[in-house]
Amino acid sequence: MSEQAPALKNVLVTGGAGYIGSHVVYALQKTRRFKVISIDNHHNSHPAALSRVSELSRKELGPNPSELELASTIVDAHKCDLTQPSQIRTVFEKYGKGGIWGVIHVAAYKAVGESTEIPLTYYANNVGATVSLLQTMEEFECRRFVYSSSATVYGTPPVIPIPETTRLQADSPYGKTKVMSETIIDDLCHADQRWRAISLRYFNPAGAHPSGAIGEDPLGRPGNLLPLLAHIAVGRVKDPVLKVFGNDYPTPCAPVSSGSLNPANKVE
Ligand SMILES: O=c1ccn([C@@H]2O[C@H](COP(=O)(O)OP(=O)(O)O[C@H]3O[C@H](CO)[C@@H](O)[C@H](O)[C@H]3O)[C@@H](O)[C@H]2O)c(=O)[nH]1
Repeated sequence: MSEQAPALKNVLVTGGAGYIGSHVVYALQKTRRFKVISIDNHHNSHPAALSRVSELSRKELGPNPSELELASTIVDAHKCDLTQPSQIRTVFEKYGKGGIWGVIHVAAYKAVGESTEIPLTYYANNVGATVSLLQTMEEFECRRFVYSSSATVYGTPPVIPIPETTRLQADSPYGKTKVMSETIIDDLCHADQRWRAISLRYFNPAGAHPSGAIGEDPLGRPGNLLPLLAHIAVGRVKDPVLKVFGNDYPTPCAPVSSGSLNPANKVE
C-alpha cells in the first residue's frame, strides 16, 4: 500500500447479514472507501449472505486492484447479541477509541404481529440494544449514526403520500420501538452537538441485486408480503395462503438507492 493512500474508514453495520443490511454492506463496499464490520446474531439471516456480498464486490473490482480496494471487500463479521453490552464492547475494543468511524444500525426484530405477542423481546432487542450501542459508541468516541427506522412510525397516517412532518403514532409495539429509538437518538443529538445522526424511515423495501446473489431471504415463514409471495412461488411455504385485504391501496414507489444508504452522504 502506498504511503499516500488514504486508509479505509471502519463502518459498523448491525444486522449486516439481513436484507437491508447486506445491501448496505454492498453499497459501502462499492465506494471502496470503507471497511465494513458486521454484527449479527443471525436470528433472521444466513451468515453466507456476507460472503456473497464480498464475492460480488470482488468480482466488480477492475483488473489489478490495489491492496486497499481488495481490503474494502472483506467484512469483519461478528456473531453477537446486541442485548449483551459486553459483546458490543468486545467489537469496539478491537478497534479502540476513534477506531470505528460510524455505525449504521439496521438490526432489529420487525414482525408487527409477533411484536404484539412478545413485546418485551421487541423492546429489549430494538430499544434496549439501541441504547447499549449508543452508550458504547459514546465511550469509544464514535458519534456518527444512521438508524434504520420504518414508515410504521406514522401508524395509520391521516394523508397519503405521508409528509415527513406527520405526527408519529405507531400502532404496534414494533412501531413504538422505532418511535422510541428515534426519540432517544433525537434527544442525544440535542444534548451533545458532536453527535451526527439520521433516522431513515423505509416503507416496504423490495427487490434484489440483479445477480440474484443477495436479496430478501428470511428464515421461517416470511412476515412481509414480497418474500412471502416469492417463497410461495418456489414452494417453500407449507401453508401457501396469501390473504389480499383490498385492491385500492395507492402504493407509492421510490428507489432505496445506494446513495441514500451511504452514511458519508448522510452524517458527514
Ligand atoms: O436482535 C437482533 C435482531 C435482528 N438481528 C439481525 O438483524 C438483521 C435484520 O434483517 P432482516 O430481518 O432481513 O430485516 P430487514 O428487512 O433488513 O429490516 C430492516 O428494515 C426495517 C424497516 O423496513 C427496520 O425496521 C429494521 O430495523 C431492519 O431490521 C437480521 O440479519 C437479523 O439476524 C440481530 O442481529 N439482532
